[in-house]
Amino acid sequence: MHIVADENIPLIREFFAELGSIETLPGRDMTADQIRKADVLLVRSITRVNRELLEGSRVKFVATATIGCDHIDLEYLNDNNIGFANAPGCNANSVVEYVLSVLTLLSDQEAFLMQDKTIGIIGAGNVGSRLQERLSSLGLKVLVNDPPRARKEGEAGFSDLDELLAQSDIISMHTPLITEGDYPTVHLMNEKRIQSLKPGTVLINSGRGDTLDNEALKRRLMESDDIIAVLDVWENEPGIDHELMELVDIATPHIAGYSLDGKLGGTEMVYQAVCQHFGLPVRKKLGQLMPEPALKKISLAGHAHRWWSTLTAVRACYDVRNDDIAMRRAFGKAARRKQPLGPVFDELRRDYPVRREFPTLKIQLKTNQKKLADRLERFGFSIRLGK
Ligand SMILES: NC(=O)C1=CN([C@@H]2O[C@H](COP(=O)(O)OP(=O)(O)OC[C@H]3O[C@@H](n4cnc5c(N)ncnc54)[C@H](O)[C@@H]3O)[C@@H](O)[C@H]2O)C=CC1
Ligand SMILES: O=C(O)C(=O)[C@H](O)COP(=O)(O)O
Repeated sequence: MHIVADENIPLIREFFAELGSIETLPGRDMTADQIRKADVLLVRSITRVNRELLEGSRVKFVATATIGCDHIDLEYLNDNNIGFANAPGCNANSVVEYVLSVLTLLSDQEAFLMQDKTIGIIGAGNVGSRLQERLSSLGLKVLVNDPPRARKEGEAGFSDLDELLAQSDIISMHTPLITEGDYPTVHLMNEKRIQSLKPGTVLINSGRGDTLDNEALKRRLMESDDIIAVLDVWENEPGIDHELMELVDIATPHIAGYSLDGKLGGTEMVYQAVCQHFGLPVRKKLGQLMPEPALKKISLAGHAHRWWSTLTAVRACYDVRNDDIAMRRAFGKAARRKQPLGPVFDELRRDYPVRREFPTLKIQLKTNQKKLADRLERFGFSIRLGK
């Protein structure tokens, strides 16, 4: 079989070489001509997979190594008997860790205790519900809005969106982009809701850019710079609004899900889906291919201060400031040279440094540091108690 794949899917040859010939292409500009002879098409979130791309091809199976599927015309695939798979949950931990890195940074900068805060999570699927679990265990009050789940499971445990916005100090958005149906999410966070946020609210979007009205957020930040905005996803990626980027407190180029573990997990899931679709044995396992983390162990033995130790551990694994700085630098440089900004956004993503998830880092503590061990475990770290 002939497999055409986005060049940014890692380990593509390691997983797929046994199954057929592989051709890799830049995902942003894939054309119908380029994929005409493909049997299998493997994409990430930047390729629009629709009639225009697929008509006239012999593609029998499409898979996206991502959670989100808003770039795929599922109806067209279904109508044309083309199989499909995504990679649910593959990078959910990575997004949770992104939010944890943001919150530890802000609690340091703004001098607040996380456990004094109420967080409102919008969209409680793989990402939102893991975040809910992690933050509840850390002592935050967590409110959850998810009308599709509330309808299925009953209202108990879920909040109305506007009540959640009124009660939360921190809001974290994790819905897919949905344009139709009973619960569309396009501009779910609209002008009125953005204006209603109380001063000091932290607003994080690491779901999809179009779920938050970027123009309205820009207006609020320009009129009164009284909320803290954190954007990983933007309207019109990669051609995002540079002015908005300069107004938000933390800006990153859609990399919340970019841990190596999450990306490789996505590749493994689409490999398994292709094997299953074509009735082939699953011979490759991610465990065989996953590289060792560069930083395997740190010692915090002897550090009595729990807060400082937590900050150190989170930053050792993932410090969101690095992504924010890299994005501002790259955009600033391109703007000064009057170069287009879209390619800069894509380059930051293509050349993203290796980032490993919290459980890959072992933290050495002394046996009498049980409280710290407990706290770090709640963040997701592996702990070794000993001398
Ligand atoms: N920034 C990044 O790097 C990443 C972004 N994402 C985005 O995050 C989204 C969520 O990821 P998962 O939790 O894994 O997806 P999921 O499909 O497991 O969960 C989505 C949840 O959103 C809920 N939902 C749907 N419509 C809603 C509405 N109108 N209001 C409130 N909730 C609603 C669903 O009922 C579901 O529980 C993905 O669809 C993707 O677009 C995912 C991974 C990485
Ligand atoms: O999984 C998702 O959904 C995401 O948003 C991915 O992190 C997007 O990554 P790319 O496919 O754009 O590389």
